[in-house]
Amino acid sequence: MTDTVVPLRGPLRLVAQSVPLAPSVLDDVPLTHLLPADRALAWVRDGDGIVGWGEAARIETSGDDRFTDAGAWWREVSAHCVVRDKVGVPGSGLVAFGSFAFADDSGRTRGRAGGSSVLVVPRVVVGRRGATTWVTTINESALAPTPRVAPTDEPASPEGVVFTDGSTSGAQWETIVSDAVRRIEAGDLDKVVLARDLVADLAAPLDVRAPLRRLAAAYPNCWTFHVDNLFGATPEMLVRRERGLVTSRVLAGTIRRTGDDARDLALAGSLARSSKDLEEHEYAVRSVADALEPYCSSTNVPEAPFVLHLPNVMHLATDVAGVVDAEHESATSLDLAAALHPSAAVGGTPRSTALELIAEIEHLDRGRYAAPVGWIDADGDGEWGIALRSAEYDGSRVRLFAGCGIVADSSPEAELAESQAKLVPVRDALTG
Ligand SMILES: C=C(O[C@@H]1C=C(C(=O)O)C=C[C@H]1O)C(=O)O
Repeated sequence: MTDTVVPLRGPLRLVAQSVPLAPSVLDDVPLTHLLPADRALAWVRDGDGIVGWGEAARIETSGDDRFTDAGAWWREVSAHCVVRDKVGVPGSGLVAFGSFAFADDSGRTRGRAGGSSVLVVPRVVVGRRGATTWVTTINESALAPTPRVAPTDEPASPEGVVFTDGSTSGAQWETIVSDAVRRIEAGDLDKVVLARDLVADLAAPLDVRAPLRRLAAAYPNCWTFHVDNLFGATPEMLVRRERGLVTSRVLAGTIRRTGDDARDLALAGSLARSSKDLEEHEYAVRSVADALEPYCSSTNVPEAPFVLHLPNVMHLATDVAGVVDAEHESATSLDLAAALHPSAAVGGTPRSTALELIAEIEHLDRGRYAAPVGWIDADGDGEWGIALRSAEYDGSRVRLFAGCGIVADSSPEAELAESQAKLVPVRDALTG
């Protein structure tokens, strides 16, 4: 079921132009500092990335066809777009930012008009990749003048933030985790990822640029994003496609940081040896490698994970890589994201049993949490992260999400503490 918000009177004919900017023009200003308050879009990591604003076109989709409908629309829009790209890097030229619902039936209960998955083509994009900075303008029918790009005013920080339980209390969630452990012990499944939410009420509507700036500064090795009221800083890359090379960063297995470097180092060592975490991790890596293999002539799956250090937690991490084979050359980054979602890092193993269990016991509409968020260009290249360490907002109400992989050895109390640690990035970004 597809609901096209910009009606297509015949094919939509966009004109996109990318021009390089002299590095001195922005003088190392973070990309998030360029965003206007209205319709801001962001995908940044360690200073690089793309930000956008305005809207040249959009599509909203829902249901089990949400990826294929959006993908077909994007092929059509790309095919009819005149692109003048004087930069020539992934992310220059025509791009769309996107965010998808976790579940086939998600969004229906949230009362949003249209679907809950979206691709947005901005009017202006500013990108940075190493020493290259560029600006793209996208317009209907005719070339738009290149705007002057400059830092915007400091956004207002959220005030009067009050946190309350989301759909379950911490204690109720521990009971849900115990139920899942029992199902795993009974042999119904190997792993399930269970999530919970936390509500933040603010004194005034959120200016998302404030938490975005904080997240990008505090979590430089995560991808800080904002698409249509979903924002966060995720450490997990579901899939990146760049000229035939596919990469994915798989995370699963977590330990909280203590703030004491020597202790954290020892904890990192114990994480790398923990059979519970290694087992949980292996399921996640397998699910990604198995889903990528049909598209690739070769894949590289490292034998052992490394430990990814974030300010709040450490994760077991594996970078999987593959080369797209000739038969699947036309598979876009979005096609690949659709094939991979939901990986066992956010669903479980076996996938269908885990998804059924989530629907039965989690008591949460995940919305777009834990689902693909990112961008795609006219060649189909792009990056789709998993929307973790994230929140959705509507005016002054923000819903934060966090989840944990549950296996036979999981303890409900430890999982609750882990979920709290995973809420820290957005919590801190709201409270400063
Ligand atoms: C589900 C989340 O994180 C996922 C679960 C992890 C785990 O259980 O160890 C680790 C990283 C993510 O793949 C989340 O942050 O909400």
